[in-house]
Amino acid sequence: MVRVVESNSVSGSSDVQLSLDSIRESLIRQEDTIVFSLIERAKFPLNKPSFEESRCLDSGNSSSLTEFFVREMETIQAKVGRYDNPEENPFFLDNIPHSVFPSHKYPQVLHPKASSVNINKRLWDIYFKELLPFFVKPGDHGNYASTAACDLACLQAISRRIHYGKFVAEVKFRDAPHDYEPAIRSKDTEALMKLLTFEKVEEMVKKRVEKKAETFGQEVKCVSGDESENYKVDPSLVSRIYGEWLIPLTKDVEVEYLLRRLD
Ligand SMILES: O=C(O)C(=O)C[C@]1(C(=O)O)C=C[C@@H](O)C=C1
Repeated sequence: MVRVVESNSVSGSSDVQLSLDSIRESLIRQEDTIVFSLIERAKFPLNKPSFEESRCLDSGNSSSLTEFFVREMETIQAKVGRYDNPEENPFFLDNIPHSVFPSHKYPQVLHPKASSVNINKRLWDIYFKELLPFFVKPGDHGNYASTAACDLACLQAISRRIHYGKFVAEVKFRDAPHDYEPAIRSKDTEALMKLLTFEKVEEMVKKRVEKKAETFGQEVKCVSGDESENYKVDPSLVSRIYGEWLIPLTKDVEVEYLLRRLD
């Protein structure tokens, strides 16, 4: 029998079961979206001018094509309520309009200060300067519109994952307030980092995303014979993307959130 697993999200349903297990299940499901988005982006070379050069024909606009595209997409997505969802955080805060439709009532799970935790500016810089050149081929083939669409998919999937750190931190705080409160009061970020770290879980995440990259990125053949493996993105790079950027950024969000948790 086939079991279809619903995409899960802790704040999407009205019946919120906040537990570390349910949050981790959501992070596991998000891995699929992230790995697919990286595979999609890797179809294209770096295409640096799309995000580095200001080539807008509108003289009053100095954005790169990618920045222009992300700003415009965020505006339309805000109008249909994307950023009413506490799981979503915009990259460009200055131009976020209100939803023009009745908004969904998301359960208040997080501390009200949660909305002030947004590290997307940092993510933007890391993504274009370090992460992208790490997993895509160098080169410029000029198809910037399709490249920008793939970059938006990667950025949004990664942003959602790292800002999920707010939910992870909330559940960890609720499970052990007496452990966390002294470190929060003394703003001891090192102690907070230690409390929230589970090295074995991190190792498992890195192994699992490598396996997912192998599975989702393999060439699917109908005829057996040529068994050589040719992956769309090197699976070990996906594991390193998690180890070097995604997990550390998630932990930074957890710390940022916890520091505001008693305000
Ligand atoms: O699962 C957790 O406890 C998390 O905080 C998430 C996460 C991760 O980013 O995957 C981050 C820190 C922990 O050390 C383990 C895993």
